[in-house]
Amino acid sequence: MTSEHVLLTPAEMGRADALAVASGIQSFKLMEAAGNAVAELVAERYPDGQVLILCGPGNNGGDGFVAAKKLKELGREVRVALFGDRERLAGDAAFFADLWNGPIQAARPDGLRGAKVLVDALLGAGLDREIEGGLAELIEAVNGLRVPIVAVDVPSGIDGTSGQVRGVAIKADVSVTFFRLKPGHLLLPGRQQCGEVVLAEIGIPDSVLGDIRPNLNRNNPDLWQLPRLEADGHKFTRGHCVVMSGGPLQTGASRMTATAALRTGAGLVTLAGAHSSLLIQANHVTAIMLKPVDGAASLQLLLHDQRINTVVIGPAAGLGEATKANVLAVLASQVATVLDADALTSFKDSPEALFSAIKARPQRAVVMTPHEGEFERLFGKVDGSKVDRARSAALRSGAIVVLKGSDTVVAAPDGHAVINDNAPAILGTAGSGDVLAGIIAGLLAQGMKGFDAACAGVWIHGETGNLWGGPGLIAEDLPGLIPDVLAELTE
Ligand SMILES: NC(=O)C1=CN([C@@H]2O[C@H](COP(=O)(O)OP(=O)(O)OC[C@H]3O[C@@H](n4cnc5c(N)ncnc54)[C@H](OP(=O)(O)O)[C@@H]3O)[C@@H](O)[C@H]2O)[C@@H](O)CC1
Ligand SMILES: [K+]
Repeated sequence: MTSEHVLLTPAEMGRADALAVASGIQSFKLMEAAGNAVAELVAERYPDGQVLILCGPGNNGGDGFVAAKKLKELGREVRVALFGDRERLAGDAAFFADLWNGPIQAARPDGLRGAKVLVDALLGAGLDREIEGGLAELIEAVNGLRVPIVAVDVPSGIDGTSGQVRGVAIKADVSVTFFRLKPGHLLLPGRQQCGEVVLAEIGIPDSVLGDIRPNLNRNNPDLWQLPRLEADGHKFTRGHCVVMSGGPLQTGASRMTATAALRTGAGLVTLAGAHSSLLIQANHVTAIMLKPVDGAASLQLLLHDQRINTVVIGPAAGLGEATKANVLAVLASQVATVLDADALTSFKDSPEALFSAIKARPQRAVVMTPHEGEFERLFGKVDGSKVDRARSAALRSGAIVVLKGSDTVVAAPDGHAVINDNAPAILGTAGSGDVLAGIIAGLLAQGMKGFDAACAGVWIHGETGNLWGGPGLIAEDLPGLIPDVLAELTE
């Protein structure tokens, strides 16, 4: 596995920097490479007119001074404005400020006019509190200009760990970051503030990652391998997935789940539920089988069939005791399980009962797929970034947690996590989550491990939305797009 999709928190990036320096690389060389990368991007993308570089009091500002020098050498008209005292600059930032042989203005809202492009080198990884006062006014004035903005590392005001806006933040067109992306480039709202994110190499060797041992990645097909179709395989070797049906007037959600599981490659898919529900399902499905199940005891009996290896429960399953009993019946067996929607909310008053049932069989994969509302009902208010919250939920529950959104995070109890950023906004449509649950289940049925199936499922789901492309998408369209995505991935 390559390490190019690794994400480093600002704290881990600080370690990468320190390890590189400890290995003999001079720190000012890193800053020089960082600033030069910014200058080169500005020169290439915005070749004309005056460049205004706003420098802050730390090393982010130091990168700005390097960029200023380089752009001037390239023949550009450059203006530098500093927020903070020149005398308080220290270390490499002070060194490069000394090498800047032009004037340094005070960075003020009324001194911004005249530039054709603006470089935001105010704050980067060192942001550690809300932005207020004069700096907040400056950032608001910058955002009010109609001038392209290139952010150094992250847009000032964006927390590189959480992607949160700390009071106020620059809205950039391009952000140039160094060595590896940071979570804040992908988590919302940070991702929207960054514009395009460009990664620059600055001379930190990949070997430092061996010491840092990061466990967060940007979701990508390099991270997992889809199940292969074996020549001697048959439907049972590709798994049998059972999807619990909703009531007679709520059958659609589970049907989309079941269709998605089948399209993803599960060998057999069965919708199980009350006879009255299955009569409705029977009007709609052909390749999907139907199996009457009348309560938790009869579900448990069904699961004695050893060929059934995966169950999805939750999509329009109904809230309350019946769903709780069904979930516990499933978790009492060995099958891989996807818990979605009502299966999660039904445990809002007794989450520990759910978590101990999951933890009772740690070898079997359980994936839960809450959106923010379902997450909060089950886990309460959890502090920290979206990655922190998904991780702590995974640890507490023993499940792989897929915390959904435009920046879906998948986390495992051991702390491994990914941030997914391929999902277009059109995927936020009724029933989309039911399809996701089915894709993940289809992968589990074929023997993928829980974390991999969840990551791959989230990716495939995002790509179906991208394949659709424009407006008008409804969730029923998604399962039919899965084969094309799978074909692309297995090319
Ligand atoms: N690591 C690497 O490998 C490399 C890192 N590089 C670069 O270094 C950057 C990180 O530099 P950094 O650590 O000096 O932090 P930085 O973002 O400049 O800010 C620190 C200053 O901001 C201030 N301050 C903080 N919050 C504030 C607030 N809300 N409102 C107001 N002020 C606030 C704080 O001031 P104080 O707390 O003292 O008042 C402190 O002085 C990184 O983003 C990248 O660009 C590259 O050169 C390549 C190699
Ligand atoms: K910045």
